[in-house]
Amino acid sequence: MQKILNYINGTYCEPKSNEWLDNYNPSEGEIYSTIANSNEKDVEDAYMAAKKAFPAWSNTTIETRSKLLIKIADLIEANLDRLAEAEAKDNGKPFSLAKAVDIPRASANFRFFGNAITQFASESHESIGLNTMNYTLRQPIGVVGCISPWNLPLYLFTWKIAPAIAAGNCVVAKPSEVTPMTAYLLGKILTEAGLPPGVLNIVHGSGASAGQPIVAHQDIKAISFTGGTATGADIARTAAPMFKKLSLELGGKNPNLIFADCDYEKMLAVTVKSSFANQGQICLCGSRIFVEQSIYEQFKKDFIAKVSKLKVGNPFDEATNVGALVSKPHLEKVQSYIKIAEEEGGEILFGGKIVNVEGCENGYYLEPTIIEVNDDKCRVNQEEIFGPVVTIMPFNTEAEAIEMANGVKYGLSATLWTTNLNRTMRLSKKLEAGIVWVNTWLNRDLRTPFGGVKDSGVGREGGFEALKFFTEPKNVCISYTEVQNKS
Ligand SMILES: NC(=O)C1=CN([C@@H]2O[C@H](COP(=O)(O)OP(=O)(O)OC[C@H]3O[C@@H](n4cnc5c(N)ncnc54)[C@H](O)[C@@H]3O)[C@@H](O)[C@H]2O)C=CC1
Ligand SMILES: O=C(O)/C=C/C=C(\O)C(=O)O
Repeated sequence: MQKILNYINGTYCEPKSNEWLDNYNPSEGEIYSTIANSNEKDVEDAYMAAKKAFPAWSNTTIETRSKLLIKIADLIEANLDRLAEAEAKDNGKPFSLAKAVDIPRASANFRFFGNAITQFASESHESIGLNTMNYTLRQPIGVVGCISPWNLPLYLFTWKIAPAIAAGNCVVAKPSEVTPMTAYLLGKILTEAGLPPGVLNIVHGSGASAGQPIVAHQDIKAISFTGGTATGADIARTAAPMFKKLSLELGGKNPNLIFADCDYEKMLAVTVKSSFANQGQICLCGSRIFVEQSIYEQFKKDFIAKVSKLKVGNPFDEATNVGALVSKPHLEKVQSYIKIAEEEGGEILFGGKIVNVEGCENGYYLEPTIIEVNDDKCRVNQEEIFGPVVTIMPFNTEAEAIEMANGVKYGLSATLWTTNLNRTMRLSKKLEAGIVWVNTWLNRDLRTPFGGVKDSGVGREGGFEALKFFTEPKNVCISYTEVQNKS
C-alpha cells in the first residue's frame, strides 16, 4: 500500500515514531494508502531544516524567489490531470471540479504570489520640518507554520505556503490527515522546481500529534490556519500566550439574501452552486437562504426542480455534479443535522437520504438537501453543517432580512441578490461578514482581502494582506542634518 511520507529538508522520509494512519478513498469507502502520523520529533526535524535554510532563503533575491514560485506553478499545471485525479480520489469531489478549480487555483496561488512579491513595497514617512525620515523594513518572520483543512486540499495548502515562502520565510506545513495526497505529491514538484531544501517542509499526521507541536513550538513565530472554529480556538489558546502572529480562517454559516428585484435566472443557477458545490464543503457556501416573501413559493418550486437534476455519483463519472462526502464521520455528522432539523420541526423539501452509487456501494454519498425552517434561531440554521444541506426561509422586509443574516455567531461571507443599487450599498455596509458578494458567488480576485469576522476568524489572507502577515514591519527613523546653502 502506498505510504504518504513527510517531506523534510527536500527529502521524503518516514515518521520517527513509525506510526501510520489509514487513508480512505471516500468515493469507495476503502483504505487505499497509509499516512505518516508525525509527532513533535518530526516537527522538530522540519523546524531545524527550515531554520537552517532561512538565512540563505531570506537573502535570495526577489527575482529568484519569484522565478521559483512561477516554476512551481508551471509544474502544477503540467501535472494537472494527475493531481486532479489524486485530489478527487482522496477527497471524493468530482474529478471535473478538481480539474477545473482546485488544481488550477493551486497553480494560480504560486503564480500570483510569485508575481505579487515583485510588486510588494514598503512605506516611508518623511517628518517634514523635523529633518527626519522614517522608512519601514518588511522582513520575513523566520520559520512559520501553515495548517490546512480537507475541503479544498491543495488549493488551501498552497494559498498559505506560497505567500509565506514568497516573503522569504521557511515553512513547516501540515495538510489535513483526511486528504494528504496532493500535498504529498507536491514534494516532488518542489524538488523538480529546484526549491532549496528546507524552505518548505511538509509533515503529515493528525491535529493532536503533528499539528499541535507546530502551534506549540517555541520558535515557530506565526501560524496560518484554516479549519473549524473549535480547532481555531484551541490553536489561539496555545499560540496567543506565546505572542505568535495568528491568521485564523474559520467556519461560516453564510446568508444568501434573495430579493424579488434580482436577476432571477442568474440567481437560481448560482444559488444551486453556492449551496452544493464541493458537496457543500466550502466555508463560503451560502447555507442559509432567505427569500423575499413575494417570490418565495416560486423560488421554492424552481430551486427544488433544479436541485433534483443534480447527479450524485462517482467522482470520476463525467456526469457527476455532487461527489462523496469526505469521510464516514463527516457524513454521520451531516446526517445527524438532518435528524435534528426534523426534530426541530423543519421540513425536508428535498433530499436527506443516503445515495447508493452503483459500483461504489461503500462510498459516502448523500442527496443534496433542502430544509424549510420556520425559525432562524433553530440549530440547523445556527450551526455549521459543512455539507450538502441548506435551509430556506422567507422574509418580509429588508430590516428582517439583515437581522436574520447577522443573527449567527459566524461572519465569513454573505451573498446578496438585488438589482437595486441603493439596497446594495445599504446592506453591504450592514452585513457582518468579511466578504459580500452581490449578484455573484465565490468570484475571486486574489488581490482582495479574504477572511471573516466574529467566530469566522481573525486576520486577512490574499494579496498584500498575506505578504504583510508573513512579514514583520520595522520602522527605521533617521534624523539628518540639512546642509545650508551658503551662496
Ligand atoms: N475551511 C473551513 O471552514 C473548514 C471548516 N471545517 C469545519 O470544522 C469541522 C471539523 O472538521 P475537522 O476535519 O475536524 O477540521 P479541523 O479544524 O480539526 O482540521 C483542520 C486542520 O487542523 C488540524 N488540527 C486539528 N486539531 C489541531 C490542533 N489542536 N492543533 C493544530 N492543528 C490541528 C487538522 O489536522 C487539519 O490539518 C467540520 O465539520 C467543519 O464544520 C472543517 C474543515 C474546513
Ligand atoms: O480563497 C478562496 O477562494 C476560498 C477559500 C475557502 C476556504 O477557506 C474554505 O472553504 O475553507
